[in-house]
Amino acid sequence: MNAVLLTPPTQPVRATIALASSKSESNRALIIDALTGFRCDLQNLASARDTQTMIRLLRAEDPTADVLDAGTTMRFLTAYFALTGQTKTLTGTPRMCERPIGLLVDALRTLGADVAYLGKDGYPPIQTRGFRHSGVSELSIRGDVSSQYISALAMLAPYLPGGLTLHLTGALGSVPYMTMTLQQMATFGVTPRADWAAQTIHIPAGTYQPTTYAIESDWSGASYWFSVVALAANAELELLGLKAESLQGDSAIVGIMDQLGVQATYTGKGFRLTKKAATDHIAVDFTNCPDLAQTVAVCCAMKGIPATFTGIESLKIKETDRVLAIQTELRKFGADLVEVEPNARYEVKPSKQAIATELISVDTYDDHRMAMAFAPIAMLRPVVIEEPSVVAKSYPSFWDDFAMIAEVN
Ligand SMILES: O=C(O)C1=C[C@@H](OP(=O)(O)O)[C@@H](O)[C@H](O)C1
Ligand SMILES: C=C(OP(=O)(O)O)C(=O)O
Repeated sequence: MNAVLLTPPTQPVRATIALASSKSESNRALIIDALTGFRCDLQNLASARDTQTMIRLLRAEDPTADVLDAGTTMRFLTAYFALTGQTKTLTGTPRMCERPIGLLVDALRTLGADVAYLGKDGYPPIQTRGFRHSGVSELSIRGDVSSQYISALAMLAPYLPGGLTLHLTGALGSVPYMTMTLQQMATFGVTPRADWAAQTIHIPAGTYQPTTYAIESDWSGASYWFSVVALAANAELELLGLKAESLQGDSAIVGIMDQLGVQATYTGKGFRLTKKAATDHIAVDFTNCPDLAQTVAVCCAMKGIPATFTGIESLKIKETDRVLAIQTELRKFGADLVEVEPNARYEVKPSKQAIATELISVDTYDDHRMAMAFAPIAMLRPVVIEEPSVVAKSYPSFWDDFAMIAEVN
């Protein structure tokens, strides 16, 4: 399938969506499970390719681990193979080999891991070649590039003699992903202590206990359905498997979409989304929920609500340069994401065009979130999404679910 044509619904939008489960929670649980010798009972693991890749690579005998385009899989497995002393080559897609890993490798080397770069310094492919504890039990690492390095170190740290104290430097990003890690660790029997004001995390030495653990549905995946409700003339959706109190920072979509005209009500089984009045301008800081930026940018642009975005710098080192990708694709609709303060503040300029008649085709840049963020435009006008299979990274059944509310050809 090279492209899909999405056609607006002719009926009110009504559906119950069994959301994909969280790849972030799954990939953490899988690393912890591996450290117990695979003795946990993990329920509702994600069908996401990133998680299926993690499952396969944790048990594979192969000397090479190809993570494809999965960032958490690359970062978590690097720490896992390095600190458990395994010899493994870690590689991925060409884009993965442009996503930085130097801060994590530096930290692992400080702890005593032998890690070599096989290509460009600071980037995959890399090889882990053994571990002899250096005796270091306290280190500093920047917290403003990717929280995944810190989650990776934290999950392995209980197995270091003396544990580990991490001092995070710079302005912290993606903090909820770190707290998700620490809370999952606690569920499996090792409780870290974080002092966020001091930017310090202390992880005691210990061992994870085999535990039964059920993964929640994915709030990042849920965000596209919020956007559907915001953009549709008449919509009511039930999203299953979301908790009222989530570990996932992307549950912030509830508060953001409340301003964009979506009422989310907890049902006991998930959330019911209904329409309400929207505000006429929003300001969102995505520092703690970077994966929501594309959803919200497209929704504001197409709903005609100008928005101020901050905290989107980390988007440039994800599956693609997401800032550039959003700008390029929004411009096709007469909208834009304008950088008003270099690397700091952006404005979403909504489409001024009345619904243009020509059929617009959205490029997706090997990025699942580009495909899913632009799909809700189909609530307003027909739209073509190129390379729709990119959704498999986090939400393989996305198009089957979308077919319940619009025509997908
Ligand atoms: O730890 C995680 O599960 C993730 C952390 C975030 O990355 P950064 O910490 O690099 O922002 C997020 O964008 C990614 O989709 C998943
Ligand atoms: C950035 C993402 O994932 P990762 O960094 O794990 O590849 C994402 O899913 O949007």
